Amino acid sequence: MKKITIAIDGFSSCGKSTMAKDLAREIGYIYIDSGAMYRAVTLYSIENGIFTGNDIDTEKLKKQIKDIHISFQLNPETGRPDTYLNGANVEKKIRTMEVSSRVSPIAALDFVREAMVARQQAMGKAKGIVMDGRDIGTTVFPDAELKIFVTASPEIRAQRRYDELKAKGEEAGFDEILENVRQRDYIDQNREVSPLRKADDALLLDNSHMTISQQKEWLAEQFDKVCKS
Ligand SMILES: Nc1ncnc2c1ncn2[C@@H]1O[C@H](COP(=O)(O)OP(=O)(O)OP(=O)(O)O)[C@@H](O)[C@H]1O
Ligand SMILES: Nc1ccn([C@@H]2O[C@H](COP(=O)(O)O)[C@@H](O)[C@H]2O)c(=O)n1
Repeated sequence: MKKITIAIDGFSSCGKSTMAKDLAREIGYIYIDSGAMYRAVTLYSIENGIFTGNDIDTEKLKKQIKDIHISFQLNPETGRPDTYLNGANVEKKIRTMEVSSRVSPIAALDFVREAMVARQQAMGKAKGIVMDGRDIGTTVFPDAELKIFVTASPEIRAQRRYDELKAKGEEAGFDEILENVRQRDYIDQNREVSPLRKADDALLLDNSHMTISQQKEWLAEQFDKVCKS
């Protein structure tokens, strides 16, 4: 069967990667979490003195962006790809609240987006890819055959993230997570370059009151429809 490109965008913590990775596994496609790439650049920036408080040394980051190598390798235990930054597995480190609270300003920088989008487009050149993020259907793969835009209320998204962090034994309060979700939504929607928007031809999914298996089933149906058309 001819392979297609699937773009899943939407607000933070709404379940994009949960849906995307399950579909990719079932249909034998590559799965790429584009947010992990922006998180890896943020971790690099934290670890290499690019932040002074909340200020970003953009000139320093611009010079070093070509030295930031990001790759993915399937983790057989979780069934999802782990993120590698310059050869080191940083999957845990990029999911901390510290990275979450600093990632959106880094992702708003034009030269960072340019570098990441070029890498994402190269990964999807042969199609057969499910990529999730904020600008996949609008900028990275505007010709994707299937585009989904996912949303859920901020409170529900924060609760999901809180439950996830708690299950991992990580300290974070519900209010702090809710504030982070709201802040990232705001920055992502209002930045100048590739702001978070639903592509005109994307299907909207509000999964506030859906279970993981219901949304998985819904996505599989959309994939079947596109493949049959
Ligand atoms: N329908 C659902 N009901 C309950 N929990 C869900 C649902 N969908 C996803 N989750 C849970 O919500 C959390 C966030 O999901 P996920 O990481 O897939 O979101 P995301 O949109 O990819 O987030 P981000 O963009 O911030 O990386 C996870 O713990 C996931 O298991
Ligand atoms: N295509 C994308 C993907 C992500 N971002 C930014 O990265 C942050 C972290 O992404 P998560 O998917 O892990 O939440 C996100 O808040 C965005 O600021 C992006 O700009 N474009």
